[in-house]
Amino acid sequence: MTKSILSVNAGSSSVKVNFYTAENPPRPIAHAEISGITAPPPKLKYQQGDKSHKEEIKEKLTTPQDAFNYLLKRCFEDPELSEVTSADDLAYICHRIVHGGDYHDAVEINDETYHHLESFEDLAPLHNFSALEIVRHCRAELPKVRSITFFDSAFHHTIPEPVRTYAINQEVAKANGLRKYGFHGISYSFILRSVAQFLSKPADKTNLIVMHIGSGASICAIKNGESIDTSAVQIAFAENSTLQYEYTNASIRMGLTPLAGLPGATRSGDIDPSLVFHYTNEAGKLSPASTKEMHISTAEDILNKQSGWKALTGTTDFSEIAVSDPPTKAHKLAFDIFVDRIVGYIGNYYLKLNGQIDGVVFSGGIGEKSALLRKTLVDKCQCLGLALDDAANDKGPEDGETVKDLSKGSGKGPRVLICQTNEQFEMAYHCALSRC
Ligand SMILES: Nc1ncnc2c1ncn2[C@@H]1O[C@H](COP(=O)(O)OP(=O)(O)O)[C@@H](O)[C@H]1O
Ligand SMILES: CC(=O)OP(=O)(O)O
Ligand SMILES: [Mg+2]
Repeated sequence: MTKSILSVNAGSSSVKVNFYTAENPPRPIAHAEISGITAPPPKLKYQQGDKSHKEEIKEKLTTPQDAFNYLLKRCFEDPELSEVTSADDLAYICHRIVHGGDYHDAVEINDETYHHLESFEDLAPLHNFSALEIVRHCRAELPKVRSITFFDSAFHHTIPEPVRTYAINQEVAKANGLRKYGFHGISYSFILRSVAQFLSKPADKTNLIVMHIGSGASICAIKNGESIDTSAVQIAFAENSTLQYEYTNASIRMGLTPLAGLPGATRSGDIDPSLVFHYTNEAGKLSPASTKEMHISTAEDILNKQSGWKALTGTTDFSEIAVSDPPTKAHKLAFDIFVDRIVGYIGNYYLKLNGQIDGVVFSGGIGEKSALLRKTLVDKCQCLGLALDDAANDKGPEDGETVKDLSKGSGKGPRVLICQTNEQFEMAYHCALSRC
């Protein structure tokens, strides 16, 4: 029997796993995901062939690692999922790692690559640590299966120097890897391929403004198939950072979190960098949320985990915020903040792309599901020639409809599109392309 590829996507509020046949191109076998990890109770969605099933989970799953273990056990034990009953049925495990430092391509995990990734895992506190916990688990429990890591940041290696460089001392910047990196690149790669195909254009001649808006949100300007700018930023990657501070015998690196750009479920997005020192004079201290393995400053904890929708409204679930009749003023404010920030980036990227765009694309949990957010944004961008077919927008995409056109009329002007992104497929696709 053909072996399988398991793709794992540990996001900030969800863990998604997909099984595919290890052949080129890979064929889907099953999909399982747990969402709402930050807004309990967690919810399971399970899909296999025509069967789809949703349930609330009773067990306490508070971390992506818990969710991964639960999903793997559940899939291996499902008598109807005969293709994958144990690790023996797996050829590869593809892991989404948000921050890949200077890696431009996927890498196979061995002692060297694993330790290299481990050296900067506490620099993306909501992501790299959890993803590497899952890699660690796989190395220990499924040692015969080859693990391949794919990086969000890799897609953005084309960002030009003036865009990725901060106006700070360049010796310090270079020594500490202080530059713009960028996220959601696996998703942007899937979206570019899918949208170019949908528009019948070669990917390397396609210009897009793409929003990946989920629990973490970013926006990307794609010119001739390459990322030329993105809002979500990991500012640093430093193995031997000179910016080390000693606190109660623990050393941490400062200011190294994926915060910039759009706000998210628990993240602040763009702020004046000095704000946090006015917020608390404890900002530079080690946060009580730190563990032996992961060190996080109070500043990082506040801006990564205690901000965003949660701080403004008490919920991390944007479906409670994006409603026509918001329950509180705070919900309305959170919605308006999000709209304001996204519109600012669309205007910025429209100029950077010289007004030559094939389309504006909505993706990610919020982008794919919130008709209200799409309508509000497109209405605000009418001056760029965007126009929405309200009925198509309200209906949204069908299951399995990768790209849906929401544009009004078939005429000129940029298309307004939804792309149901699939980071798990993108990883399996590239894994199979180069290895099967
Ligand atoms: N109908 C909806 N309207 C608005 N937001 C939604 C809707 N359904 C889900 N969401 C939001 O999508 C987000 C999850 O996005 P997703 O991209 O799947 O997750 P992650 O960021 O963990 O990868 C959550 O904030 C959730 O509230
Ligand atoms: C980078 C990031 O925020 O990822 P996610 O949206 O999957 O949490
Ligand atoms: Mg995600």
